[in-house]
Amino acid sequence: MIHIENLTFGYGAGGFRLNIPAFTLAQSERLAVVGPSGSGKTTLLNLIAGILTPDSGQITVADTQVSNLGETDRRKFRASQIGFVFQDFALLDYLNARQNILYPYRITSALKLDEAARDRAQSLAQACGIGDKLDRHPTALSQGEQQRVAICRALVTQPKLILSDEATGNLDPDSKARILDLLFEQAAAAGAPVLAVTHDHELLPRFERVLDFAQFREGGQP
Ligand SMILES: Nc1ncnc2c1ncn2[C@@H]1O[C@H](COP(=O)(O)OP(=O)(O)OP(=O)(O)O)[C@@H](O)[C@H]1O
Repeated sequence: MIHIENLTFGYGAGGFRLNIPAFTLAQSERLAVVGPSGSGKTTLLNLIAGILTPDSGQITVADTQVSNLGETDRRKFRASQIGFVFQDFALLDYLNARQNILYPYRITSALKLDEAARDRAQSLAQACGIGDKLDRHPTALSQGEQQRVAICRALVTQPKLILSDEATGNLDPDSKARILDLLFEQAAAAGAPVLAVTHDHELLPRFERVLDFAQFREGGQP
């Protein structure tokens, strides 16, 4: 599903550099990515989602060579194919929770906002325990509630790939388990793999594979 070859990326001269000779994520696989703070985990997710572009190498997601897409196609690809739970949630304060969840439908014509999408938004919100808070704006929600909105937004499009950056970081242990169940359930229904960055070591047994990211620092040993 994801294939990476000879990927290099750097944040400008002298900045952090990432070097990934080879990486593969299989269809329907559930992979946890762990590693020290600052080792480049978020950077990798941003490269896979086409938010950042590599300096060299190839990133392929399903049949799309993400690294070759122009700006508009990358945005379309991201909105229609990828469910991304951002570490800082990336919610828009001027939209209420329902509008935030349905935001992907505003930004690309590749997705059609129909009754089924609205129903999915409602039932995901219900499953996440925020079904009665959909008219509130992010500033009137707790951190944990904002995180749930971000999770619903990532799942509402039935994405082909789920990228999650500390998706359960602000939740209590029971909620973490429930939200992870939901993430896996939705991924299984769509046949989508999950690539989840996490510092929650107690969640690791729930994943099929755990990748320690420290090895990908440039000069690191594979
Ligand atoms: N926009 C940017 N410009 C320059 N350097 C950056 C930028 N974003 C991140 N970095 C640097 O790149 C390195 C990797 O950052 P990244 O956020 O990918 O790490 P991470 O493993 O996800 O960390 P954490 O676990 O703390 O979220 C860090 O040293 C960070 O300071």
